[in-house]
Amino acid sequence: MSADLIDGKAFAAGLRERVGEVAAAFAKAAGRKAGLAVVLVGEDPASQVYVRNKGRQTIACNMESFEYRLPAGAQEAELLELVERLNRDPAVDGILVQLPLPHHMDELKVIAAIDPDKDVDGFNVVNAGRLAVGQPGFVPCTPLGCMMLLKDRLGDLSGLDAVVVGRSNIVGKPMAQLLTAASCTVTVAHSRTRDLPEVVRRADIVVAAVGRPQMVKGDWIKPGATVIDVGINRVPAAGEGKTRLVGDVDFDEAAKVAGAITPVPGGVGPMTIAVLLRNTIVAAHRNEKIALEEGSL
Ligand SMILES: NC(=O)C1=CN([C@@H]2O[C@H](COP(=O)(O)OP(=O)(O)OC[C@H]3O[C@@H](n4cnc5c(N)ncnc54)[C@H](OP(=O)(O)O)[C@@H]3O)[C@@H](O)[C@H]2O)C=CC1
Ligand SMILES: Nc1nc(=O)c2c([nH]1)NC[C@@H]1CN(c3ccc(C(=O)N[C@@H](CCC(=O)O)C(=O)O)cc3)C=[N+]21
Repeated sequence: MSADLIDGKAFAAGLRERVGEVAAAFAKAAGRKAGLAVVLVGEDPASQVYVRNKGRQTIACNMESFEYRLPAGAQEAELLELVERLNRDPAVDGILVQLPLPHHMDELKVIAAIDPDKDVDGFNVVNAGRLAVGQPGFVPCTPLGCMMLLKDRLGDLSGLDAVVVGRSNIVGKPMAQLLTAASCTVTVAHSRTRDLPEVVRRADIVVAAVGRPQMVKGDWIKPGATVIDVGINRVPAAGEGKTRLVGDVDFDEAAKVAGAITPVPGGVGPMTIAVLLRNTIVAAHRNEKIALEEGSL
């Protein structure tokens, strides 16, 4: 391996530390803690672990965690009612409805029901629109976390060639918008892209958000490029019933060529939760009309 490792886990820990300090000051000034509500529908084991982690980290950052669980068979109307109640609750600054939802629910409709000023995931169309036109709003946590890692590593990104593989509303698209806003020359690749290896070879910055284990190979990477691997794929591992996590990038190959690369686990994943907490404390300051010192996060 010749690439530098981009330690998302360590960066996320630092960010949580800063969020925790800001949240403690907020609690004093506002006379209450900032609050994050997380809604989980169904019993998916991975989502349960993930929601539990979020709750723990929220409390560790001096904020209040509210967890709501609905059975997999719950009606969409019941979920919409809960979201409305959380919209009105002054103790709740941020609302996250864990995705994916059961198939009988319309995700877009549920996300649209969240008050845009409590939408700390940044998935609501109002926030997507704000990002598209460059107005302040909430930016989806995963792409914002990737940007923090990139800026920390590279400083000014202007003029760099960036390739984003994947065009989902929650990762690929907002990622491309953030890179465009940072003055990169951005290419968005997807399942219909012709000669993906050749497209990726042009990139100074590669962001892989595909959901295909180890798809991006070492010989797709321009020597010295910065590689951000968003993929979280659980694959079978040696040993009966064992599994492990791998990214969308073939790490061992890519690390021989890249200048820097994020690992999976320990890269983008921990950043996502840390940014969620960051967005929540930002939301709390806006809701209480308390100024948040520039640069404190
Ligand atoms: N680290 C974190 O915090 C997070 C990680 N993730 C992970 O990131 C990955 C992507 O997530 P998400 O964006 O939600 O996924 P989606 O399934 O919504 O989108 C996947 C994208 O990849 C494209 N794609 C699929 N196959 C190929 C291919 N063979 N070649 C090129 N492009 C392809 C699709 O193209 P098309 O549009 O043409 O279908 C689509 O745009 C997953 O592994 C997910 O688990 C997601 C969220 C947070
Ligand atoms: N409304 C909503 N918002 C989300 O942000 C959201 C969601 N729904 N649904 C699921 C995806 C996925 N996602 C991850 C976040 C952190 C890790 C993470 O912390 N990963 C650790 C490893 C965790 C493990 O070991 O399983 C790591 O990469 O080091 C992973 C995945 C957020 N998502």
